[in-house]
Amino acid sequence: MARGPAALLSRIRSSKHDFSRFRVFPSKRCIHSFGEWRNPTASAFDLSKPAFFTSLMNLVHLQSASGGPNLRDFRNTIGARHFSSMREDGGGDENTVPGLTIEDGDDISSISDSTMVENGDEGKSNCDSSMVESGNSSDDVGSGESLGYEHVAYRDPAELYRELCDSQTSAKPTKSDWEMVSEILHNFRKSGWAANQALAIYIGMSFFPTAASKFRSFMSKKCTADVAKYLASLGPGDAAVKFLFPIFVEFCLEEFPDEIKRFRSMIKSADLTKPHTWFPFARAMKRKIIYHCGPTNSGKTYNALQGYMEAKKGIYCSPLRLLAMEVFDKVNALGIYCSLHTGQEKKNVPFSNHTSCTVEMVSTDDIYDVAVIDEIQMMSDPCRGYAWTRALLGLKADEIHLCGDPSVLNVVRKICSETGDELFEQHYERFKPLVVEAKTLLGELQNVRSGDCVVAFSRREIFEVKLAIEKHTNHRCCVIYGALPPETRRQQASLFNDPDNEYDVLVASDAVGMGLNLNIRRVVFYSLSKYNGDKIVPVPATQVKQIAGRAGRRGSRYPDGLTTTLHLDDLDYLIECLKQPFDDIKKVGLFPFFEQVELFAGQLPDVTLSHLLEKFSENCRLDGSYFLCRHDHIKKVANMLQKVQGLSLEDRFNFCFAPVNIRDPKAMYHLLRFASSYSQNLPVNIAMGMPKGSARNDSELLDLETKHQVLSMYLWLSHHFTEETFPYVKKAESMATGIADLLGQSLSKACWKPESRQAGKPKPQQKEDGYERPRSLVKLFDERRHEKSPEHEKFPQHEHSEKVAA
Ligand SMILES: Nc1ncnc2c1ncn2[C@@H]1O[C@H](COP(=O)(O)OP(=O)(O)OP(=O)(O)O)[C@@H](O)[C@H]1O
Ligand SMILES: [Mg+2]
Repeated sequence: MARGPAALLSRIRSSKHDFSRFRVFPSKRCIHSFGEWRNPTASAFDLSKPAFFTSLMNLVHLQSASGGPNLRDFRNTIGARHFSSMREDGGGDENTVPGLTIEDGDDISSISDSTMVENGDEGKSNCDSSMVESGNSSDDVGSGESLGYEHVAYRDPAELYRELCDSQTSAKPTKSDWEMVSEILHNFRKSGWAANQALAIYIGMSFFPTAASKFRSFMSKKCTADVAKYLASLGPGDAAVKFLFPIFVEFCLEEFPDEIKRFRSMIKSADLTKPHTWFPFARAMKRKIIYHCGPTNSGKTYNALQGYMEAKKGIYCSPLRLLAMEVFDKVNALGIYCSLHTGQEKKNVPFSNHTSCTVEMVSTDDIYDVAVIDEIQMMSDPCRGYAWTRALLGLKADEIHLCGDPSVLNVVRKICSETGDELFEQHYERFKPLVVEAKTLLGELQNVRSGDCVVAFSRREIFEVKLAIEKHTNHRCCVIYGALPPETRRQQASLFNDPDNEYDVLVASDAVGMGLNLNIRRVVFYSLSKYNGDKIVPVPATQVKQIAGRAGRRGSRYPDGLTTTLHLDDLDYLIECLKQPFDDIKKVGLFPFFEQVELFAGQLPDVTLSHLLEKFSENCRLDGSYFLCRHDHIKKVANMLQKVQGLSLEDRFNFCFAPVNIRDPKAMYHLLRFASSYSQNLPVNIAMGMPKGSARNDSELLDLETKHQVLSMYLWLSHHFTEETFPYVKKAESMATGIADLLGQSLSKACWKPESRQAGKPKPQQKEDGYERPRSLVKLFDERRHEKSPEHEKFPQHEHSEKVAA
């Protein structure tokens, strides 16, 4: 895109901003100085942001030599426009820069001088008594002010500021006027509008109160009688704040050049705007995007894979390891050589031109003919969304097939218009409609039937259900949940799919919601509430749909899908979820690359990685279609690894992405150990024995799960660092396979009550000889919500549900 004042001016002219209400249109000269005044990067000229126009118009204002009698209206017009647009946005432009926490040495007390008004909050009437001309009556104006004070409204703020600076000899305000000015300055310091607008000149949110206090101090010494009188005539409202703002801008530019420079560099280095420009090679390509859009079980992935398999060189990006493995097997079985690439596993098939990978692992360096990005709606996932966004923006492929529900269709359209890619949409319907069974299971697990998949949202519930079904019926259950290795999940899935054995019921968590092709006749929701990491909440409708959609897959034994709930209480919520249209997602996830974090670290040397990420999220700039992905998990690992000396920032960053259950102290301990050995340049040992046999109770089962996760972490690290530092890959692989087998065996005979990984948490009610599911938490949630007391006091703390993760 063309740069420079002329180009910017033409962009402004063609922007959707309505200038017709303004007397002054920004001139080329103005634009030119704006470029110098602002950081002259592309991001500083973001026409979508109100702050851009406000700061630009302030400059127009500053530069208009003859303001004319309507200048005040002009100023107010700008103010009103932006004030209302900010209010519509919920109190501030979310795309502008959030506040910067004051660093040591920058706070009010450390930079205050003796004349500065301290404790600006309280000191409303704190004025320099020397400046008040006690003899002046309120009608008096300063010498030579025969025109009255109204002319102040039309003054050029830059000139006015200079005059205030040189105002030693000017007439001083009266006491009553000064009291009003003092109140206005107090309001100015508290004004969210002013703080937000100040970002346009790189006065950070947290520095703003300091700057405003200094400004107040300046005004207390320099304010002239006519300015005070004019401000008093405006009163303590928004108009006075808006009048003062351009003068404040002048003041800041002169007083705080270092702070402005520092904040500007910080913002520049935390700039996540225009992410499509991060991939210039992909932008140079003419890409064709095909969006396979439809509900579950409508043939999206099947159709996308046809194009992939026909291509000379193709890549399939999966949301799960399990699905990547499934495609790897399927494609190889059809005689097309295909490699597998997941965080934990690299199977390079000789002569293969096709790869099946997890979306996090996809390379944006290689060039492909056809790429498939499955479950594209995961772009909006709060934690993992960035991986899908990166794949869509960065893949160098002539043709990219996206498979997903319609929720991100509009965002994808917008992104394609930005990237210049050609978008084709193919809409699908479900092969057979999903039918809700209104009868439910009437609260009795004895009513399960062959081909049922009972869905529960915690490991504890899954084992309770399995135990109860196997105790009270003749059915045998397979189980699938997130903490199980993909190999074990697969083994359980094939056990369930095989009609020639006694395993005819599946008990699963939401880990079953994506990808697996299972012979499910009916999905039965054991409950419709889950622990979201903080409290028990109803399962979101999108997830309910995705899981229910597992019933009745085309080509399976049960092509007609049914769904219901265990309890009648939950049925309405199920129907409500299924009836709900797909969300229209407005924002998708982003996360900085290491290089971006490294650049930012240059601004804040000597802070911990966790602190650095926190600062990054406070200061980063994002365009309207993006959000910064949650990274609490990464920060938690970063905090733990802080005590490990000798890790470079990059190593630290990479260790933080290792797949670890942060709630499992044993797994965290092993990660710490791996990082410590690595930092000392020692070969990293597995240092963990192979279990003797399958689990005999739940704590042994938990131990097997943890052990497998530790091995999986070791393998992941070995692929992200060098094999010299993680030399026991073969051993880790064989141990992982052995443990996955033991887990499978353990699950087949599991008939014990589940234990909690986190001791001490209250457990759901249980009957001595069986199960008793808590009453419908959805209902309970609704009832309690109306009682308006804090949620955590109302609900029993369940164990977390398993994360659906690659
Ligand atoms: N044209 C077809 N011929 C034969 N089988 C098909 C065809 N289309 C889809 N299938 C089969 O139907 C099942 C569901 O298809 P697919 O996995 O593509 O659905 P989907 O829309 O991607 O579902 P989900 O959203 O759950 O991933 C699969 O087992 C697939 O092999
Ligand atoms: Mg699919």
